[in-house]
Amino acid sequence: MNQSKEQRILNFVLQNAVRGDPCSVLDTIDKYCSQKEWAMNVGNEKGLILDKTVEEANPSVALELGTYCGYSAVRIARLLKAGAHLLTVEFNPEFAAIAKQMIEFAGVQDKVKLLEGPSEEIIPQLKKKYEVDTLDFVFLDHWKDRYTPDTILLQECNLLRKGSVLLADNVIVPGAPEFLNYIRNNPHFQCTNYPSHLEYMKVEDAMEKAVFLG
Ligand SMILES: CNc1ncnc2c1ncn2[C@@H]1O[C@H](/C=C/CNC(=O)c2cc(-c3ccc(F)cc3)cc(O)c2O)[C@@H](O)[C@H]1O
Ligand SMILES: [Mg+2]
Repeated sequence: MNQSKEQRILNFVLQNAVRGDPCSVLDTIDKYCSQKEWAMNVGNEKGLILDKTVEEANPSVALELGTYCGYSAVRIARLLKAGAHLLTVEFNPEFAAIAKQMIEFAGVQDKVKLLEGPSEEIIPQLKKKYEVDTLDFVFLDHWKDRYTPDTILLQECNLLRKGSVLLADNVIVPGAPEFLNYIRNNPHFQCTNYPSHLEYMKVEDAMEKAVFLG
């Protein structure tokens, strides 16, 4: 059975990156996906916006929706302070297995908990089963039509506190129009748009930051 693209990306990392070095893993994925096979990692340009947003939020507890191959999980985890952790949610078992190996190779496994399953099932379990009080930072990068329902679900589950930071990828391409409409017209969120480009392409994209006002 021939390999998946995601397996090829992981193999390229295992053979070319430096074990235990998150930056080397990120650079190696970016090299492969810009030169050999495009893949939907947040990439290095939008990755810098993600970095700055995470550093500014300096989260103790972070959540990511849509792990995929683990690129942004490694990107976020490498910036977390001692004792802080990232919960990342992925419902495709093949992608979850790839991401788990990617996270371990990068050496950030002690800061990352990969939760396998659909976000709509996992979010309501975060408080009781995963001992979360509130979330300091949330990165939305899963199916674009799920950004709004999951943002509503986070609020219904009392997982946001005054100052919680949401960052959404791809609000231009593929686009999340109803999320932008929802979040920008919601008085409980302060929104900022960050124009950028689609990963590995000269196509315009953007990220949207939304700070919960309580
Ligand atoms: C709905 N609940 C869910 N719960 C848990 N995991 C979920 C999930 N939905 C999706 N996922 C997972 O997230 C990932 C999905 C991400 C969806 N992302 C995109 O479609 C996307 C797509 C593009 C893209 C842009 C241009 C283009 F021509 C083609 C693709 C670029 C991106 O940066 C993207 O993020 C997968 O790993 C999937 O299994
Ligand atoms: Mg994306």
